[in-house]
Amino acid sequence: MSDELKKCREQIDSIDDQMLKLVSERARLAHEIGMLKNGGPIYRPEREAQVLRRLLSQNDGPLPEASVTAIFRTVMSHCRALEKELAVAFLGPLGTYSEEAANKQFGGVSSPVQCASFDEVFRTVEAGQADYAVVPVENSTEGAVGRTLDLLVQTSLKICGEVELPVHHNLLSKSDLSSIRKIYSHAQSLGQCHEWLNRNMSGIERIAVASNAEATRLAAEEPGTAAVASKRAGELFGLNLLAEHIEDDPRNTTRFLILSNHDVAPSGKDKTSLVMATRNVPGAVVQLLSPLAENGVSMTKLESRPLYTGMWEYVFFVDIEGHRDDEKVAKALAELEARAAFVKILGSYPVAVV
Ligand SMILES: O=C(O)C(=O)C[C@]1(C(=O)O)C=C[C@@H](O)C=C1
Repeated sequence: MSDELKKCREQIDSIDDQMLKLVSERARLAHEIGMLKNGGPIYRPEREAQVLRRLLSQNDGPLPEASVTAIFRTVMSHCRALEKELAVAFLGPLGTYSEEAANKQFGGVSSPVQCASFDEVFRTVEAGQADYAVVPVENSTEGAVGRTLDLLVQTSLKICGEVELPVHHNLLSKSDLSSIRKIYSHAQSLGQCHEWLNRNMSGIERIAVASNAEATRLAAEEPGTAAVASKRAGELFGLNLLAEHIEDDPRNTTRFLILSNHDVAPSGKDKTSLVMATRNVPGAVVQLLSPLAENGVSMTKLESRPLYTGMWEYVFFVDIEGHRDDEKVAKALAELEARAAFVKILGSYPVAVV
């Protein structure tokens, strides 16, 4: 070993000693805070977002932003676990992008609750069998996840966070590329790789299944089939990587929501989501939304979704900047509630951190 290398390693050892002392001290403080919470929610997404934003504003490298947030999310996850281990429900089995999103947001999930459908994810948390739900709500290529929107209308749960996950798809199989006859994946993922599949796997049957991880399980069992899924799913089921990064848009990103039974305090950079319906009269939507502009509240999303109750009737999903406790947001929401046939505030929560 060269002298230079030895010296660097000694320095790392000394830094690690200091880091351990500091992390332990931090964990003691988090535990003390836990006692002060007196039975209130342990997980405080607004505080975690503030911690991460503050650190990012000081980060001069060499670690990229995503590494800094991953490290500190893991630290907070372990500090939180001293207070309570959170049970987090998501669409299973292990290896889905939902699992990846849950791990990202919570810095690792020690008590995962794998569900068979989005309906079951909602029901599990509504019934108190898990503390938090993680569900996809929109994708940058494929748009809204309809079933999640429908479930949001009915649920008693509140949105308490959002997480954005860059999604990179892969073609995975135990067979050779030339022998593939069928490709399994979730319908959304097949859509996100549509052009690549047309170009490279034309004429090969595509079959939509409940999740990407389920697709991987099927591909592992059936020779001559492949799955479109994450690398982690492929590893879990022992598949080989036939092609990577097959998504049509390299920026392909899915936005997930975190849902629970509790509200979240303002973090300083928040979003509020609501769903509403108007009376069926001319100009109703414009009129309904005007309190937002009048109170200087920016709308970041407007999405319509058909109502099952009638033909050509819609509900509108709206995201606005700010927390429902902010003065101008509160005023705009009060005016909007007075005009709409139906309004449900789905939650105020911190804007996603890298
Ligand atoms: O500040 C708190 O409320 C804490 O419990 C501490 C802490 C942290 O480790 O920083 C842990 C859990 C919460 O979700 C937020 C932050």
